[in-house]
Amino acid sequence: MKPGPRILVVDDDPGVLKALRGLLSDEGFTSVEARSAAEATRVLEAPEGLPAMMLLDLRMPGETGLEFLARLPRPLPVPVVVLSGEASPSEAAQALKLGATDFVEKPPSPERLVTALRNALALGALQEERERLLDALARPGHLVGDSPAMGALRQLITRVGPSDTAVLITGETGTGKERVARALHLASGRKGRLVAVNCAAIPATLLESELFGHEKGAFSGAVNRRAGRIEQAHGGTLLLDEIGDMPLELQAKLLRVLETREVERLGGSVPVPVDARILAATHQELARAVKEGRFRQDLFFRLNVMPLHIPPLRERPEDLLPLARAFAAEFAGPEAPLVLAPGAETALRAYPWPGNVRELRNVIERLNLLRGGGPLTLGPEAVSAPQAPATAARPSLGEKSYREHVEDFERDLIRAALLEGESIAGAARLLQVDRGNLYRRIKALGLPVS
Ligand SMILES: Nc1ncnc2c1ncn2[C@@H]1O[C@H](COP(=O)(O)OP(=O)(O)OP(=O)(O)O)[C@@H](O)[C@H]1O
Repeated sequence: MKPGPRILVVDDDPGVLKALRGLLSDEGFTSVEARSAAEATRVLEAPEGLPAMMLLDLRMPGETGLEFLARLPRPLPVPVVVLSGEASPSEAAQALKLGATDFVEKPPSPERLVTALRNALALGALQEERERLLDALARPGHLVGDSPAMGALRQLITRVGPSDTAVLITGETGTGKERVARALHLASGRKGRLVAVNCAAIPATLLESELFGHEKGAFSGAVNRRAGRIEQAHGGTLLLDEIGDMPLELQAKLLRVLETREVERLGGSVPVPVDARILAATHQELARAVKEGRFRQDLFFRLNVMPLHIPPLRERPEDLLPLARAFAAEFAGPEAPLVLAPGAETALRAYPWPGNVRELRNVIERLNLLRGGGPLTLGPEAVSAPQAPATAARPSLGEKSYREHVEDFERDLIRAALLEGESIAGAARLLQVDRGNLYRRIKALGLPVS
């Protein structure tokens, strides 16, 4: 039989140790004993590794339980349940403040003790899970999520990562296209960098020299020669983000680079060979853009060798909680794991998440800012139905600042333009503004791009 969780019992009283030994073994736990804080320290530092948790007496000769608790590293290496002979509320409160999970009076009733131990163990497991998630999130390119779609995506990345094939990553805004690109780059094992170019964020007039580079004097302002982003990706990966927004004339030039594997700087005459893995990403339906003459069919075929679609978050509800927990771990740190209020999960599932994973991340970040010192509680009110566009009615004054009113108006205006213009480039034309500036406003206002 597998030995049960190992519990370190710290008490100077041999009678108590004996009684607890019997009780713990009846409940399927293994115990390891220490008669003083010094002995307990040796157990915690022993090569066998940490016990699953610690049951600590507060009143001991020499270093007391509270003093011992106070000098342990933070966060506590194991969950701690405190035992005390005389019930002392102030000591209990102090122990809890020092990070103990629970407080049980001596002599403990077996049920009360077992409940306290089981709760502490469950909390320990949660903390471990939190660390695992945080670790996963910190690893660039790692994809959090338990949905079948995420599983399939991870498999596909492992399979196509090491090849040189072009991959077209599609998905609504905020679904994780850039993160997937990073994962593909890491899986490729290519030594060079991942160079990302956002074709929607860079003004069309600058995009060409940004991508292809230029020789000194190629145009006014080209004071020095400069390698373009394509060249910078030599030996690595080039991610062409928002490729659907690339102007047609540049599409032709890009196609030539893909076919010849050479790039010619603006104003240059000698082609430079480049070995870069090409990834492209878009929230647009490129096949439709091809039909409408906005995107070259030959380039589409060239990029779409391996299509990789990331479904919107609303179609993979299994990912909601793992992602929310991972973001909570990222923003709130160890002291505030995510607590789900009643109805929260249903609300998360019912909400359409137009901004996808990015929006969920923003929700958790906002909750963390508002939580003060308390837990990070996610309630159903954190996600509300998308706001109806403002009507011409007089706005109610007083609740919002001038800036917030203006931003609300801007959001409605940009939403309407995106709807009618169908892309950032289209919306920028309608609003007669620069595409790059519009893109930056969209991001700053937290609007979905699709
Ligand atoms: N599966 C995931 N696991 C962990 N983090 C994720 C995951 N998917 C997305 N994210 C995070 O969500 C945010 C948005 O993702 P990303 O920027 O990759 O989306 P995108 O599809 O490229 O968006 P856009 O189309 O607007 O450029 C990022 O902070 C990213 O790290």
